[in-house]
Amino acid sequence: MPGAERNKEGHPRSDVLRIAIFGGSFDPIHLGHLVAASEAAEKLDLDKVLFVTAARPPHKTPVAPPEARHEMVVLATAHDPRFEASRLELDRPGFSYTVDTLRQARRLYPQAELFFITGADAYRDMDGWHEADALPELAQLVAVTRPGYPFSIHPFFQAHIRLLDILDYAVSSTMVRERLRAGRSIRYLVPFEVEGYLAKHGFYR
Ligand SMILES: Nc1ncnc2c1ncn2[C@@H]1O[C@H](COP(=O)(O)OP(=O)(O)OP(=O)(O)O)[C@@H](O)[C@H]1O
Ligand SMILES: O=C(O)c1ccc[n+]([C@@H]2O[C@H](COP(=O)([O-])O)[C@@H](O)[C@H]2O)c1
Repeated sequence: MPGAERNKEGHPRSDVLRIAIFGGSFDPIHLGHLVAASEAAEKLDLDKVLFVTAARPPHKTPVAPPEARHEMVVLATAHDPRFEASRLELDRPGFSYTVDTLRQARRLYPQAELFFITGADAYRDMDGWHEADALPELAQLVAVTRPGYPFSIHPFFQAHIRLLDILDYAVSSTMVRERLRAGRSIRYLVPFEVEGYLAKHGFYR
C-alpha cells in the first residue's frame, strides 16, 4: 500500500481509532501525568488520550473541587492535539467508577479500540474496584511504570494487563500540594499554565 499511513510496526494503519482513557483525581495534574500519557500514546500508537477527571473518586477525597481540577486538566492538555480533557465523570452523578466510564466510552466510540491507562500504584488494588471483573472486557488495560511503585498485580488482572515501561518522573500530586503548603516552588513539576492557575486561585496553600 504505497503512501498508506503506517503504524510503529510498519504495517498499514487501519481506520479504527485507538483511544485511551486516562483517569485520575488530578489534584492537581502534573508533568508525571503528561509524560505517562505521552509515552503511552507513542508506544501504543494512540490517536487520542482522554484525561478523565475523577469528579468523586470512590477511594479518596480530593482537596480541590472537581471543576477546578478539571480546569487545570484543560489548561495542561490544550497544547497537545493527542490529548483531550473529558467531562465524562464530572457530568455524571454519584461515585466516579471506572466501569461506568468505560461503558460510556464504548457507547460514545462504538468503533474504536479502547484502552484504559493507569500507573503501577493504581493496579495494586484493582481487584477491589467496582465491578472489577467487567473491566478487561470493556478496554485493554495498560499499566505504566511509576518510580517507587514496584509492579504487583492481582492474579486475575495479570493476564489482562499490558505493562509499559516508561520514562521515570517521580512527581506526585501529593508532592505538589506539600510544596505549595510549604511555600516552595512547583516549577517544572506542573505545566506553566497550571502553576499560574494555582498562584491565582490558591488551592493547597
Ligand atoms: N509520576 C507518575 N508516573 C506514572 N504514572 C503516574 C504518575 N503520577 C500519577 N500517575 C498515574 O496517573 C493516574 C492518576 O494519578 P493521580 O491523579 O492520583 O495522581 P497522583 O500523583 O498519584 O496523586 P496523589 O499524590 O494525590 O495520590 C494514576 O493511574 C497514577 O498511577
Ligand atoms: O472504579 C473504581 O472502583 C475505582 C477505584 C479506584 C480508582 N479508580 C480509578 O483509577 C484512576 C486512578 O485513580 P487515582 O486515585 O490515582 O486518581 C481514576 O480514574 C479512578 O477513578 C476507580
